[in-house]
Amino acid sequence: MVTWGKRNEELILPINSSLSVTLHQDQLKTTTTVASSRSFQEDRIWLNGKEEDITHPRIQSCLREIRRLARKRRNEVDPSLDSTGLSHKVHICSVNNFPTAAGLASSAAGFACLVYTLARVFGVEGELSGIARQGSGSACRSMYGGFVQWIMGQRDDGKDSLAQQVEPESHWPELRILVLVVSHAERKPVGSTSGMQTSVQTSCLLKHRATSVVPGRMGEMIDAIRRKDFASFAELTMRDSNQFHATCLDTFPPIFYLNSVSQQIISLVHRYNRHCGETRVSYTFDAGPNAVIFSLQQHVPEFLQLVQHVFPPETNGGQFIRGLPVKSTSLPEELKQAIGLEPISKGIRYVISTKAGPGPCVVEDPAQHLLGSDGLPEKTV
Ligand SMILES: Nc1ncnc2c1ncn2[C@@H]1O[C@H](COP(=O)(O)OP(=O)(O)OP(=O)(O)O)[C@@H](O)[C@H]1O
Ligand SMILES: C[C@@](O)(CCOP(=O)(O)OP(=O)(O)O)CC(=O)O
Repeated sequence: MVTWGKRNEELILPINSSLSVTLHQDQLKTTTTVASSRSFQEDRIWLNGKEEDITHPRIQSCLREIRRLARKRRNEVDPSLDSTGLSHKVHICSVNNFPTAAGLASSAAGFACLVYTLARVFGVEGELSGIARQGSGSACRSMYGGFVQWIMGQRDDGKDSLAQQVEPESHWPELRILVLVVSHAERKPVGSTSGMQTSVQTSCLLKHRATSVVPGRMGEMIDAIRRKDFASFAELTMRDSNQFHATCLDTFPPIFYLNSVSQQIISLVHRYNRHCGETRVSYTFDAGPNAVIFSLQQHVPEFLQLVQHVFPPETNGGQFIRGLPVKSTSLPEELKQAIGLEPISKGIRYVISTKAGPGPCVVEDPAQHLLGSDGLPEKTV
């Protein structure tokens, strides 16, 4: 269930609650190393091998809030202690193993990982989703594994706008998630932050969605997840995604995140479900043309064969299906006929096959740490 629109830009307070599934880190992950030292002159950050501007207001919010909590904790334990190196500057190094700023929720993974890692370094424990939220709204949900809701809250200071786990990642083991990375999805034309600002200012459909549609659907969605009722979960997911993109079209000037490949994927899903006589597959699209498909394990092989029939993989495009292995199967001729979609070449670049996963965790192996003993990025980053 999508978050779109804020009631407070600085604190990142949304106009509706939302819900997401945290994807498994074996397939999609951010890795972040934070080092703190008396010898560092200033806070610094490297992202995907390149030094970025640490004065970015959202990074500053996260650093400030973690340091504030660390100070509070020190004052409660022993004000004379500075065991957590509170006055020290930090060096932060982070890499995403998937495209950044391409509508694959890199800001969610990135800020959740950053806040979790900073909290470990500064010895801060407890509820941290309120801090991750101030990095990027969607990041608060990624502080937990499995099925997570972001309760919008009512307070002006945002203290009740927090994430809460609905069910852990082990709850629905048969659920599979396929990320269909479409071919022309590089950096998106309108970022989520500015896109939702324009929508709040201009779309009356967005207002209706936030006040009259999402509150009821959140309850239904949580109920469907708890009962592992795939058909209900799938329909709510598709309806919510469609309504979000309808609010984008209702924004003035309109915002288009879906492209013709996204539309073909939508058709394919509906035609397949209709042919099967039951809902076996669903889609949702974030602020970009890539599709996130939900299905149950037993239906994935056939659906992916169908995807490859409609979107024949490029011969030199590398491995088409990545991530969790998928059994191969043959596609009945009758199914191809019934779907009736002409193959479109170069539509989908690759598919990441994954499932629900845990929230942030510590990388124990020092060989995987991203900063060297000199506090600078390792050459391999
Ligand atoms: N690993 C990271 N550590 C810290 N910040 C990150 C990290 N990865 C991404 N970000 C921040 O998030 C920004 C990208 O966010 P943006 O919302 O544009 O794209 P996205 O999150 O990939 O897409 P969406 O949220 O719409 O799914 C980056 O420019 C950077 O500021
Ligand atoms: C379409 C979305 O992915 C938008 C996410 O927006 P962000 O959380 O990235 O926006 P900011 O809070 O401004 O950083 C929907 C969702 O993840 O719920």
